Amino acid sequence: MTAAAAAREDAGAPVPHWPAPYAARPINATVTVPGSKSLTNRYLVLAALADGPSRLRAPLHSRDSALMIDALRNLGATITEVPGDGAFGPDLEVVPLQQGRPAGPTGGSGPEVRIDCGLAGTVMRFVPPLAALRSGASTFDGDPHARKRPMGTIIEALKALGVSVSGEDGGTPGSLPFIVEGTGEVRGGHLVIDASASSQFVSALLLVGARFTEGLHLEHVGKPVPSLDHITMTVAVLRGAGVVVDDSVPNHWVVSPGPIRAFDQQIEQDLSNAGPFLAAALASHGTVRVPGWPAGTQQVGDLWRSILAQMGASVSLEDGVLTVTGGPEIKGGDFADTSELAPTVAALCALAGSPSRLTGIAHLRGHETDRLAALVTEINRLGGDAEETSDGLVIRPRKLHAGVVHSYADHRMATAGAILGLAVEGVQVEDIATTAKTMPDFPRLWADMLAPDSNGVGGSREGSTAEGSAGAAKD
Ligand SMILES: O=C(O)C1=C[C@@H](OP(=O)(O)O)[C@@H](O)[C@H](O)C1
Ligand SMILES: C=C(OP(=O)(O)O)C(=O)O
Repeated sequence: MTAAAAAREDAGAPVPHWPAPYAARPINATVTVPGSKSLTNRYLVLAALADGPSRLRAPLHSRDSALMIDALRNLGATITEVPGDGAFGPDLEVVPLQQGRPAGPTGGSGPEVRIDCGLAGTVMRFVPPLAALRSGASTFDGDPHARKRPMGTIIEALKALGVSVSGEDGGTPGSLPFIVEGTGEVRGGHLVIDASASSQFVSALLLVGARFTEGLHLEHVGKPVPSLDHITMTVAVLRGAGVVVDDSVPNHWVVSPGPIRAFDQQIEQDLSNAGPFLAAALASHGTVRVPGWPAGTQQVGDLWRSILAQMGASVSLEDGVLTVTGGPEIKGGDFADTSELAPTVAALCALAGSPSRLTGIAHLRGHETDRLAALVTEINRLGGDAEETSDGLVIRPRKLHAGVVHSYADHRMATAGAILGLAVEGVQVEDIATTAKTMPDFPRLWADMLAPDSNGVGGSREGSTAEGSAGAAKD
């Protein structure tokens, strides 16, 4: 449950479930979604470490980006909202923090700062190495479930780099909360980690590696690193800011010491978050178009083009518009390494006419919730047939019925419930507000997508709340 929902429940007013709109007819809509969480939070970190002021154009404004902004401000960066052209909020100007200096104007060790990570993996993994470059103590904590997310690799990595990390009781922590005691510089050099629980451990260290005195030679040892696309994105973003990164040897990344160039960067829309809208084309046997699809991107969401085609949709990318038209039936199949796309894929598999196997996603047990357990529980709660395997899910066709889909404070569980509701009448989603983690506008964008279009092709039984739409347009 989100903090806002919890606060309302504490106040005695239970939050009503969200009646997921049922698509009585094929959807026909054009949808633009807000900026990428992964790109926004990477560029914010880089801007905080850069050699001058930077600008992020059309960034994401959501709980995860707000947490990142607050964290970087607490560490001494100045971040200002300035008017921009984005449909979902202002641009951001970032004046970097001064490495080695405390947040305040005094010399010596800076005041203790507290960093709220919420449930944001990017904040809890990317910010501690940055706090190590500041002089002073930074205490990290987050939502109740954040304390269960894997953090040991970052804690051990910082300690191996000579940074003091302790629990609030003075002992050695294995997870949040913990205190990073920075001295203002980190020597760097060769560092061996096990990043099999999250790619974010690698990204976190690479993002700051150029500011270590000797740079960083990061080596992964252990089971394969998941979500490799996100590391490719980190390397690309770093190179764009003039950082020299050698990733030519598998499981080794060498970041040369040097400046991070200030930048003026347009943020791509979030292709992972475009997923539920594209999935709606399959669930309703209609058509959804997403304009502004990047021609070349490191976002894992670009995989929608192949995944949805494999599921029987016709998919085309012309003049930057991705058009997805659902076939008469959703096809199940084998889907490997779908990373953060998996909850959306699983929702479609639960609506498919043939069995599916999702593999390479064991690490989803450490995401916002244990996503494998949550997906099995919620699909089966609606009468489906889903089963956990050691590294994923098996989902077999079975007719679903009405019911409540629980969100577990997980934005992608909530949007998975919305997809199921398009095809199954009477689905309700508990705590739809949790989508604010990466897409505060989700309920409005979803309603806009479903509103009857001008030629009467699309529409839903819920009717339209399409007024004032910034991101969804009907044809
Ligand atoms: O670096 C990033 O921006 C992300 C990396 C991935 O984490 P994992 O490697 O833990 O899956 C992904 O699932 C997450 O949503 C965002
Ligand atoms: C795993 C996810 O988020 P986080 O950045 O919190 O790890 C996600 O958005 O699917």
